[in-house]
Amino acid sequence: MSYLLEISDLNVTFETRFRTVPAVRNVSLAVGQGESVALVGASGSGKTVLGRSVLGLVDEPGVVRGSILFDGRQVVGRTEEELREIRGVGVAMVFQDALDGLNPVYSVGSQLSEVLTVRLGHSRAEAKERAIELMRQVGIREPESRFNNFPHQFSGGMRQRICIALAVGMRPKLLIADEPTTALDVTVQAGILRLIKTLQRETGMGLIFITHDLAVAREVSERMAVMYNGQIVEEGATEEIFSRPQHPYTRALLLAHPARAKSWRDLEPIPDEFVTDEPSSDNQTVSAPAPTASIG
Ligand SMILES: Nc1ncnc2c1ncn2[C@@H]1O[C@H](COP(=O)(O)OP(=O)(O)OP(=O)(O)O)[C@@H](O)[C@H]1O
Repeated sequence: MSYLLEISDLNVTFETRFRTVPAVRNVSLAVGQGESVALVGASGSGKTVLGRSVLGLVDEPGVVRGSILFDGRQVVGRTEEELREIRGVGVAMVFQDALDGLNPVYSVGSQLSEVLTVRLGHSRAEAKERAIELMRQVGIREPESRFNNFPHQFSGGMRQRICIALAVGMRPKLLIADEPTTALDVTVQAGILRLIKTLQRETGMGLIFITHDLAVAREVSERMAVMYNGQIVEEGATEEIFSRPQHPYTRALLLAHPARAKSWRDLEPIPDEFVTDEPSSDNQTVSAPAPTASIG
């Protein structure tokens, strides 16, 4: 069987003056057409770096070794120009923070239209029509009248919807969503998850959904890969992992998961050996990504 995405023996290492961080270690993962895979794990386990590797977006001083085949084309070791060409084949990414990715000085409609004219070669009139349709598709009411609004005139949840519209508007074969709902409140979160699933069903795109939240993973994925300390320690059908977790870290994660416990007294702390000693401030060394980047 040929996969849409085939990652084999991937290693990503950050070598700084003070230390070497092996962020992704010997990871192999395959995603089929139209399949949804959740990548779960604690903060610092390497989920984001793995997702960014697929788009050739690993920040300096990261070194990527191994193989990432997207639609049969090798991503690792490509120049920026070659990457742009590979990106044309169709991977889009939605990031956690929608604010940075939308340009504050352009209206939302013009940013959506720009993507459609530049990437898909639509005429201006076609792009406007399709941009309005996309805004409606992601649940923005009266999109015609909101077309000329600027990002600051939308709520956080709406901005994230617009980022999803930007990504999906490029008609990607694969969408990588990196904690797209973490910054949003719970009710908005549910709407965005439903939206991503609906768009996935409608467009038939593959989905990698990065999350530290097991309930979210269960909601969106058919298959789940659990990352711990840069490695995938368990992978399989989501329901199978929920009912029969094999790896001790997965079991610890599930036991610590509030939805499983009848009361807070049932919650088990994650054992010390599974708590990474990475200071969370390390993650701040990652330069803030644009909310949508694309191979597409
Ligand atoms: N540019 C960088 N320079 C140095 N180290 C980095 C860089 N980017 C990521 N790392 C390190 O790589 C490791 C994996 O980080 P990553 O952001 O992928 O984790 P994560 O599982 O996505 O965590 P979170 O859920 O908090 O986003 C961490 O130890 C992080 O500090």
